[in-house]
Amino acid sequence: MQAISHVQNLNSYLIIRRSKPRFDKPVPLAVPPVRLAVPVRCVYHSDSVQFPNGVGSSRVDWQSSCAILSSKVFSQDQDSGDKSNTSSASDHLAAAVNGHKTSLDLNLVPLDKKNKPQPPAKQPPQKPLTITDLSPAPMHGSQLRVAYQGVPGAYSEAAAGKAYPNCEAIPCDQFEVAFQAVELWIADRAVLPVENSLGGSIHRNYDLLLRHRLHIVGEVQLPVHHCLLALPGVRKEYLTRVISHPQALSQCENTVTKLGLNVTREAVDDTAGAAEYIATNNLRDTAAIASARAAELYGLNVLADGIQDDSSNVTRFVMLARDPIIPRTDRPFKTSIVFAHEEGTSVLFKVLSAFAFRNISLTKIESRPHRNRPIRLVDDANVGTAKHFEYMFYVDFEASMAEVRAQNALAEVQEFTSFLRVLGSYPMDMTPWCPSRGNP
Ligand SMILES: O=C(O)C(=O)C[C@]1(C(=O)O)C=C[C@@H](O)C=C1
Repeated sequence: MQAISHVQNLNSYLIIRRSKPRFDKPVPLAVPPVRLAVPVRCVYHSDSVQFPNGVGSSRVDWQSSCAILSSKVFSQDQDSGDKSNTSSASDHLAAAVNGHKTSLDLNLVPLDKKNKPQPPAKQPPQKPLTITDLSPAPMHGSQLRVAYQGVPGAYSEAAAGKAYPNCEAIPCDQFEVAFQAVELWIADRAVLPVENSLGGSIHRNYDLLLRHRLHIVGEVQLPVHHCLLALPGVRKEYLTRVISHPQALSQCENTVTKLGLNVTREAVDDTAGAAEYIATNNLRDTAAIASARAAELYGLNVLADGIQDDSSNVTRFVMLARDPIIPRTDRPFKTSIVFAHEEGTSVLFKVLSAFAFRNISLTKIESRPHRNRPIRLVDDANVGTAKHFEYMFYVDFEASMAEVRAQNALAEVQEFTSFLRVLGSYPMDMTPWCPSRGNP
């Protein structure tokens, strides 16, 4: 591990810069009891970050010290950051739970007179924390508002309901709108798909995770059972077109062919939206691939049931919040990170070995174009110029950031990378396996 040479608070995220490599010590990123009432000032030591009022004593500490673990070259502009809609530093530093205001000052550069810390303002009476405070709850005291992409009847709506039973599901027309709904406090959470067992990754959401500042606080895996829907009286032979979300079209690709349909396939924004479109426009030559619930909602008939190419078709969704949750060790946790290196893919093997070495299983690797620096040119006078594509790597691994082995693995990863961000450390979905039959 390296000595920390300075620590700075950039846009509410603690950036740790290190001076020289040393690999032998664990990183003291302890995750300690919740104590939100006490203002905490972070001080730094030569080789650790410490909180004098008890190490990392609140959710806000955790957010600030671990949510982005470190970055030697931290580019806020990666993925053309749309800063106007992201939450401000003050949002993050002035969190309140049960009347407990937290104030965390991570400015370690000397303060000028103007910015001198003021005595704390009078706080409202504080209520004792309860177990529910450990995972961020809605601040407005009502039903949890959960943003999803699509219209009622979409699988994402079902995923929101599975993740947060009894929530108020808020439909959004695009993934980005769901991110913004949470950032702007219109919603408390967003539940968004990231991968499907047949169709693969939902790349848009990987890019948006990087561009936005939300934290992954959970995951939910939803069996997806597709139906072919059409207006009452329409038969398969009448169809010239099938419309649906591109993921749904790809999940049913072979079955649609096997059904002998002579149709074109057209992509629309979401599965339930496809059903609604057919109903609204009274389209008798078009079918939608969507859920049985969408059929009910929009008055369509089910022409074929269970048309996904594999019966165990599952989509994985992540739950996003403004604040991270405090990672624990009393149940299986997953951690999601994203990293890059200036010298490209050469770092990949070293990073993966940091996990292999500690017996930490990886559950997912994804790479996306490095939007700020998509191409790296390497000139060789003798043979010409190699043009390497540059990537951001996303890795999910099976460990909690509360575990020392995960902290050590990330400390090592940090040595090899120029950019590293922890997207979240969250409980794994361990619900019993049930194939897609009977789901929405
Ligand atoms: O269109 C919907 O119903 C969605 O919720 C979106 C979505 C996706 O983006 O993958 C979700 C689950 C299924 O995999 C198909 C589509």
